[in-house]
Amino acid sequence: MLTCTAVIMDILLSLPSLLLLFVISISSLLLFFVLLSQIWSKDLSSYPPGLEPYPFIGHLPQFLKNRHRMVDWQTDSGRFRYAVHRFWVIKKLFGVGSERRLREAIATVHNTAMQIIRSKKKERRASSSSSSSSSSSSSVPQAEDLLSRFVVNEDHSEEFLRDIVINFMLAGKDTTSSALTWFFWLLSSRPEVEANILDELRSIRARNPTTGAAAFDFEELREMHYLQAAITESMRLYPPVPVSSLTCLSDDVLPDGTAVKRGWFMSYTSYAMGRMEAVWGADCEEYKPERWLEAETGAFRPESPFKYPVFHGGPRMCLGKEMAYIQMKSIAACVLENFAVDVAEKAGAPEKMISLTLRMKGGLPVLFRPRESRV
Ligand code: HEM
Repeated sequence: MLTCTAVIMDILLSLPSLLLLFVISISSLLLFFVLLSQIWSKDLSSYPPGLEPYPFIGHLPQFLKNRHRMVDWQTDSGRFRYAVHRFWVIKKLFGVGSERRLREAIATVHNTAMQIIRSKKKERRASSSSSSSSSSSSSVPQAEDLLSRFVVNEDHSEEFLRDIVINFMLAGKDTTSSALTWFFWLLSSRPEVEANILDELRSIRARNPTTGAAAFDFEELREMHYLQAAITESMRLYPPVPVSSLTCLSDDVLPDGTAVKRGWFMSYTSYAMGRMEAVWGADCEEYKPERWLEAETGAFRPESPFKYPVFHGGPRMCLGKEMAYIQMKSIAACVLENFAVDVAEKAGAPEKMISLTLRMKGGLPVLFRPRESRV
């Protein structure tokens, strides 16, 4: 009896030590994984988008071999790539590492978006009061741009408007700027493509001499088949959204017979698809706008979005595709008509930087030389 009481006393006395031991073990385990994930986020540079080795335990040897070539997976879609599934939840709980940086970054983006909305609302109030004092007609000012059209609707919450602004910035601005940067870089080493674009602009101007120095209008932009082909071909090699990731809603079978299960996380890489011989033929690595043109008429010939998934395919395809082409053609035509664009540093291909969009590390330094006579 005495022995039994002593054992129970022993256990009770050692409970705090057991608890301490337990806490130390759990903390060490957490620390180990935090360190592991931090180590994996270091020293990461360019690697073909979508082809970077994922840092799962089973890939450790591959990781050790390629660690200097990996993209900074912690700053883009890092949450999907932890060695321990959902480990980011713990980091978020403690507000450490990449999750702390993410929280700060989100706050910065939200503040910027809110500033844009408040200034748009202020602008609207000012123009509303000036129009009501200067005119007897008490009409609400016309919504002249896309954001104004959302702001005029009083039912939209600030959060809704904030998400609209972020959507415009992310979906609309970063994509087109990425596309144009790679386009101008490719053009810098292909004078014959530039000459063809200039010829096209010249013939459009010749058909509509009255437009003179004005920016090209919508109809004229539609007539630019060669420019459309040159930009499309550039996005084949450098797609602004290089990797797209989705979750399966239900069990399915892919066209090639691969079975996928509900909840599976899937990615496809437009970057890799754009460079596959099986998809584009033996000249897949070449920049050839002509592959997008009808041989006889020179008219632009689009491809199936499932072959060219740069704007995604199916029901969730990019809603801004046409708008993106108008923007890009308008900017490219206007710049090329007035300036020769010289890339400042031509040594080798620029380094790729992957975030949600495919960026060029350090941007593209260029020199603009005004053309002696416009095209
Ligand atoms: C070169 C320019 C652009 C490219 C390459 C591009 C590409 C894409 C891609 C790949 C997606 C699908 C993303 C996914 O679900 O995985 C997408 C969606 C979307 N894009 Fe674009 N985009 C471009 C420009 C624009 C512009 C200018 C706008 C509008 C301002 C826009 C608005 C959207 C919207 C609203 C969606 C979501 C559609 C939905 O989920 O139903 N995009 N885009």
